[in-house]
Amino acid sequence: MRKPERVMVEQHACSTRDDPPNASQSVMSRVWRNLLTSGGRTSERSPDYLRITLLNLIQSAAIIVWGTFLVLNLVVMREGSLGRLTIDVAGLAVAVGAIVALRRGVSVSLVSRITHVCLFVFLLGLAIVGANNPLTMTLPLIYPALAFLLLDDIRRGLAGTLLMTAAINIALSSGFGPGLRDSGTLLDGALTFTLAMCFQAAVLALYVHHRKQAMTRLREVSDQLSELASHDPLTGLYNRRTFVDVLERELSRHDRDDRQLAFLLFDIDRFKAYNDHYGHPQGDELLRRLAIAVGQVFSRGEDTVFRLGGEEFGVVFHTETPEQAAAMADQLLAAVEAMGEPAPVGPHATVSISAGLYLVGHGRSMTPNHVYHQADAALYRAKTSGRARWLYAND
Ligand SMILES: Nc1nc2c(ncn2[C@@H]2O[C@H](COP(=O)(O)OP(=O)(O)OP(=O)(O)O)[C@@H](O)[C@H]2O)c(=O)[nH]1
Repeated sequence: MRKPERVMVEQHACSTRDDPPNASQSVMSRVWRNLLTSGGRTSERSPDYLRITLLNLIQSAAIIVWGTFLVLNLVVMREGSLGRLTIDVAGLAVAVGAIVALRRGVSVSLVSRITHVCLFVFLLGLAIVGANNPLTMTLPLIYPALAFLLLDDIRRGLAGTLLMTAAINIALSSGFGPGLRDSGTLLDGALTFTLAMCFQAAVLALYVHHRKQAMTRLREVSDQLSELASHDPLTGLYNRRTFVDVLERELSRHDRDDRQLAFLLFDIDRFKAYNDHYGHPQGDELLRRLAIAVGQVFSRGEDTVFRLGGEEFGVVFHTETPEQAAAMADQLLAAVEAMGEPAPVGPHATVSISAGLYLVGHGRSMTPNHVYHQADAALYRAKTSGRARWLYAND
């Protein structure tokens, strides 16, 4: 139901400048949409859309409130003091000015701040000139909500609110303005102050609660996103994107490290035949079990295991000597054999892997791409020379 309405708002936002108005739209609906979009200056996709819309609505309400005050005081009751009338007119002018400024493209933050400060001054002025009738006295109650919306900043909104209620109540209780010296006024002031403070405390408590919830949820979603971006969902291993980052980082600091940096690239032999024989879900299960077996062989903190795609895996690891790196490759092949997974075809009884081992030499700058391709060429030779083995990569 909402979607067509949104489309209309956007269409109108675009059409306000160039196209003739659509005759089928009622005048009121055109005025309304025009107001929400600041005369086509903002669309729903704009990040400021919500604040601009709120500001426009609040200022429209302010025009009605200040206008009503003005008419009541000037025409109906005929008792408005000069100070009171000045505040009404100024309030009206600021509200109109804010809407015009937004339509002219003035930044929403600037308009928010100016109207916020003006509201503070006007409310203080109302307390001082003694216009603290019941309607005026309710304004501090809605003030915190306005402050939060206008400023888009809880701390400044709250500080402003506290400052304002304190200033108004000092003005009231000191009997600073005319008509403020009777006990009824003081009682009204104290009541307003108490209610305003309770309201602010409730708003703040709600805000803190929701903000905490939102932050927790945000952290969870962000953790999930980074997990998805860096890991393979089937095996839980790091993915190809992370592989490039990790290898790049290791290559960049390799020369400052006496140890041997090694990259082992391997894949399952005749995996297509395995899938065809046992089915794809069983193939997935084999990939998961293989990932666990690899993790058990390369289990030191600095060893990083990746699923690079399909049935292709890689390990970036450090050893003290080249011989130790070779021993690790031997161990991996033995661990896969020990899984005892029956091979459906080929000369071997159990599923095997083939691998290429690249040892990164010191004193040479190298790219991850180079390392990968050298290991891949060795893997290819291992495949063509009978599988179930690993070979060194040439440099
Ligand atoms: N079950 C499963 N199979 C996959 C997945 N990703 C790739 N494969 C399969 O892995 C197989 C790889 O086949 P090939 O590239 O021909 O390699 P191979 O059959 O292992 O042959 P060699 O590597 O030469 O020993 C294809 O049949 C793919 O469908 C996966 O996530 N799950």
